[in-house]
Amino acid sequence: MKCLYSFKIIMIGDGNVGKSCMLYRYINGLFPLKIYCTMGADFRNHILEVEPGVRVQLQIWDTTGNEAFWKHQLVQPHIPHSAGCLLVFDLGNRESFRVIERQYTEVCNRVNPYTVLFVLVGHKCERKEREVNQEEVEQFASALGAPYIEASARTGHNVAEAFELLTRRIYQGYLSGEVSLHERWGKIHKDKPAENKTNKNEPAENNKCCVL
Ligand SMILES: Nc1nc2c(ncn2[C@@H]2O[C@H](COP(=O)(O)OP(=O)(O)OP(=O)(O)O)[C@@H](O)[C@H]2O)c(=O)[nH]1
Repeated sequence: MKCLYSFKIIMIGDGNVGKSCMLYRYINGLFPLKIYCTMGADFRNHILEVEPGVRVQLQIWDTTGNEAFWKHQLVQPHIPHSAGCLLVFDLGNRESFRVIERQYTEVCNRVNPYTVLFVLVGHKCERKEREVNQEEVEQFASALGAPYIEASARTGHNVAEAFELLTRRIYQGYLSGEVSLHERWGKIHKDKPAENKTNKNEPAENNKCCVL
């Protein structure tokens, strides 16, 4: 079955919060034995069925949380065209929670004038030690208008759910008109010439696959 839509998703969060492990777990179904610090950004493709017969091609970008890379513009160029963003912090690291507030603002500025939908992820939730309490996370999530989910790449708890929640949000937002995607993303039209395009959500004919 062919994909009807393509969405770009980006993972943002401080260094060491576990973004790469989350992505690895989602794509491979395992916790990686060894993981290296992400240099700049890297992506993986994945296909998800959002409702019976409707498949979405996802391009998921894993970015480094390393401040130096942000400052040297190695992460920010990957943000535009993203329809969705997983904001990941480590429940056992207060500083990582503080960092996503700033990164959230940068993502919003970078995708402008397009819309990006967020899911907030409290990661490494299998550990007992916590530095961020439930109430403040929920307050933050509600201020962003984003769902909050706790996940663990180590156990696999809620990892697929986080990606799927975000993808379904984008899909529903796209259908309802809440989200306007960059013209290279969204519905994949095989038979409609670009000049007949009336909706800016719809991609041009020569951009119908996942390209940056
Ligand atoms: N306890 C626990 N540790 C985890 C989990 N996921 C990842 N880790 C550990 O957290 C560390 C950082 O994981 P990464 O996936 O490299 O983190 P990252 O956010 O991609 O880091 P950067 O590439 O520096 O941005 C590693 O030592 C992982 O083993 C988890 O669910 N639970």
